[in-house]
Amino acid sequence: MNAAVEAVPLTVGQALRVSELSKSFRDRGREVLAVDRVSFDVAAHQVCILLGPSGCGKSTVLRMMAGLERPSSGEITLAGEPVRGPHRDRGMIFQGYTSFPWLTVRENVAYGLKINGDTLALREGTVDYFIDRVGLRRFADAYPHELSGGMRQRVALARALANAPKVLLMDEPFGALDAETRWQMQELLLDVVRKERMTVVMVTHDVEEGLLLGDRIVFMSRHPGRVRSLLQPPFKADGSISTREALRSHPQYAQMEQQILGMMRDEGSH
Ligand SMILES: Nc1ncnc2c1ncn2[C@@H]1O[C@H](COP(=O)(O)OP(=O)(O)OP(=O)(O)O)[C@@H](O)[C@H]1O
Repeated sequence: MNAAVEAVPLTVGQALRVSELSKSFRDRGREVLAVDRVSFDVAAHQVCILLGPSGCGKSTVLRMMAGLERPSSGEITLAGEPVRGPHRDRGMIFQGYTSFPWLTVRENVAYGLKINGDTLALREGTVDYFIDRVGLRRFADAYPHELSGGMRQRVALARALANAPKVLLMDEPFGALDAETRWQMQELLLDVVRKERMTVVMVTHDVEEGLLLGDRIVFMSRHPGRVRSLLQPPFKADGSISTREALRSHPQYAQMEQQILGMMRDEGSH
């Protein structure tokens, strides 16, 4: 059996559990089943990638995890508690830039802490720590319109991290960036999740991004959206991979990329 497609039981603490999750939408009077009995676990301190062709339901699953969309059936639990709506224990980062334009970088990063009255974190310098962490120290007093797209996504990352979420939910966070900025952001995220021991669920349709960042990949097929395959890429666990060059020269990279591209191709053909 190919080790890459074997479903590996989780041994680390579970952060999130998605059980028999389904979602249908009403579209022009018709009921459309977008997500069909999807189940998977996300281990604590790991990055889980939702990968698959356009329309397979990745964003819908993530939005249900965020509590922005209610499941038609099935359940999501976070640390054993059912998810019933949005909560600061789940930080969300989207593709579009979501900073407040009238606030500086520092004020944007501090926003959630202020709203939640988290004076301890504000006093302890959490805001400056995460601004530093994403490499924006020199821009702490700048406004979003003075920043590039990559820098604005750094602000979004710092703001989400400052709220100390149990899990970070990211929907194509680097999809709007040029290739070079995208690689820089992927490498930054890899470093941050390792050192801050974050639990992340990230939607992407970029295979290389999934392989660089993922401890686990949930590959979804479409119409209706189902889990087609659970993969466990070895690259991140290896610990020596922190750049895309290192990823691409890993002996198992080409084989695993081809396997996933093959699944993408099949999905596109029906
Ligand atoms: N609010 C909605 N109303 C009706 N149909 C919807 C709604 N949201 C999603 N869908 C449908 O559900 C299916 C899954 O959509 P979803 O956006 O989750 O897929 P995706 O895998 O994230 O796609 P992409 O990679 O293109 O963003 C699609 O067929 C989509 O048209």
